[in-house]
Amino acid sequence: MAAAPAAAPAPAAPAAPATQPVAAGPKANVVVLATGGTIAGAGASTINSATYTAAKVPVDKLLAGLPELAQVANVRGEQVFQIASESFTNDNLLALAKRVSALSKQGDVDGIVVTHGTDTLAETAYFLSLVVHTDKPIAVVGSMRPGTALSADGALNLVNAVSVAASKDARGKGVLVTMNDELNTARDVNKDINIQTGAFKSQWGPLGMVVEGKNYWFRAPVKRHTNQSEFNIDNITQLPQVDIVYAYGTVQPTAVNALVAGGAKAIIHAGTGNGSVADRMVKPLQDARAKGTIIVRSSRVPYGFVLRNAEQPDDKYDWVVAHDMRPEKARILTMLALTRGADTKTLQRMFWEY
Ligand SMILES: NC(=O)C[C@H](N)C(=O)O
Repeated sequence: MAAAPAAAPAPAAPAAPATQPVAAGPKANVVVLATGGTIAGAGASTINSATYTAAKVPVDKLLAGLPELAQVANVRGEQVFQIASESFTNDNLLALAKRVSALSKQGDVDGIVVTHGTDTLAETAYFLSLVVHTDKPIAVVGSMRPGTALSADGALNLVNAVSVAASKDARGKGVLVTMNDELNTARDVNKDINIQTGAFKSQWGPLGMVVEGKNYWFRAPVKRHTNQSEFNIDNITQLPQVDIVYAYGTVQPTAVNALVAGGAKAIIHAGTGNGSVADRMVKPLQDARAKGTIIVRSSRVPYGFVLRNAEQPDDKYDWVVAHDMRPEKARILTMLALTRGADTKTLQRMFWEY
């Protein structure tokens, strides 16, 4: 490396980095809303990292086991549910979002953490990011191993989530998923690995990292969320029936026909490749559309995005494409769109914007 010239002027003081630590001052008030999952799980022995019962440990016990939290914020817990996240229902989504919304309006609450099972965590986080109107930080977190296991990940994940919820620089960034030291936006993140602690990935990359109670930001979300959203949980009392049909070689229309008969208002087709649809499925899906069911073309392939009028003539069939949304998250946005009476054109616009 070349030496700097001897007469070089002293460099100007560097600008303050965008990743300032949490300002010292009065501690923030953070509420932890607990819903269950593995972060509240317990196994028979320390070796049980995958064999255990989820949703066992009450939130007060979780918080009491983490004296580190007191250094980060004034923390209190509420047990909203005690369930494994694969058993979440639409009613659970509504009840949780209403509680988050109510707390976010309280002057004595600076940030909110939701503890959640990891299996459907990304769906709930996306739902919250679409319906809660606030600029206060909301961190959704879980764990891949129960607290009883060796190298359990829940403790640090929870401390990180609380510190993110307590931090001023996380304001306005929407709902964040704070697993494995990463800051991911609810919209982009998905559970991509079913048995490792680094399970949550965003196709477009994390926003940053949280390390030792400080946030380090590298990107910001560009899609509409929270305060910019046209959906508001305060006006939603029910979610419509929207279901998913999974595509595979040799697939038959049985599921589509059953779902239409069962009252599905929209069907998310988790297609092969770039949202491709088997020849024998096209007519049943067209028939479903003719009966009023909205058809959304997504892909079972986790990365990439579905293009409109590629693979299928969406304009001609009046179908919608899910852009880069996984089928299960496309379902969340479609349910919310239908609460506002969205037609296919409006729903397509929403898939580009959210
Ligand atoms: N790691 C986990 O939390 C998985 C668990 N089945 C759940 O989603 O509740």
